[in-house]
Amino acid sequence: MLNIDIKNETGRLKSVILGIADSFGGTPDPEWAYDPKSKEHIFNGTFPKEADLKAEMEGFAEVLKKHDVEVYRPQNIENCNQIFSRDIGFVIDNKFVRPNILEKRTRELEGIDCIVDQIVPDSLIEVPEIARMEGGDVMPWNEFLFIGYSEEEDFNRYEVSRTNKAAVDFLKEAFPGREVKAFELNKSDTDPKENALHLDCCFQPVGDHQAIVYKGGFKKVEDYHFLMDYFGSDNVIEIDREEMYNMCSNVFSISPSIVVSERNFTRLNNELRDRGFTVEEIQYSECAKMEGLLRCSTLPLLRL
Ligand SMILES: NC(=[NH2+])NCCC[C@H](N)C(=O)O
Repeated sequence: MLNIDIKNETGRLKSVILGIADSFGGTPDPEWAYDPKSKEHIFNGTFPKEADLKAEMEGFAEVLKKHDVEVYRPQNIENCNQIFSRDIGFVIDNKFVRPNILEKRTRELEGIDCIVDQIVPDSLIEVPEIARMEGGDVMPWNEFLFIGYSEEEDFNRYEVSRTNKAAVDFLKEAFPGREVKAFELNKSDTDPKENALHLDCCFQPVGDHQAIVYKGGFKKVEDYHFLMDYFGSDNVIEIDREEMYNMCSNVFSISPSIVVSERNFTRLNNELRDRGFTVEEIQYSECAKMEGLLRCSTLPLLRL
């Protein structure tokens, strides 16, 4: 049986599911793309190629293995983009949540059945139909559970709104020991620079008590202030709109001191090194064209 336990975003990673780019379906029709950055690259003729995506993901897998992380991969489904494993399931404490995700992405779920089948059934949490959520919006952080979501009006309006109020309510009940802090996010189906697709596209904790934050991703300025107060402004690396667009908040922690990052994030990577982090730089800019990056590509199963 698989041992699962996740208390936060940065504890020493022992095992993880990493997505795959095999048979990812090539350039989709614009109506089939479900985020504005993918659409932008479809229209510009710059949508990524399978071979490049695979090379980037193998580079990521190698870094994880170098740090003794056990890496599981989904089973390949023909013509299905299975890169962003983060959203299709998530672990909180010793529970694995099987979420209700965007309809266009549901084929991805069966790709990880072979892994989820190895978890004791008692640890699986099924979610009621009305609660919609994706793992990119859900972050256990010690006593907290941070959630990015949209209220009904936005949720019904935007394809990029993936987590609703019912999900927040459900997770509160399912994890009564955690203090749930839910943040409404700014959404746009047409402009990737105005869109915080998931919480991890505008915020992520790093280290023991630091974070990367993009103020413009939060619909309510109080939520930004809450995070600045909670982490302390000296402990926050603020990123700008362009850095958010490049997915700078979507790095990935192997431990409180080791962060995997994109090699072109010069300012961020220097800032992290100045703060004492070891930064494992890899090339991931082709995956970034589909509005996801390193955190989005992973589904951590066990952190110590
Ligand atoms: N956790 C994340 N931020 N995932 C990114 C997923 C990107 C993917 N194109 C989508 O729209 O669903």
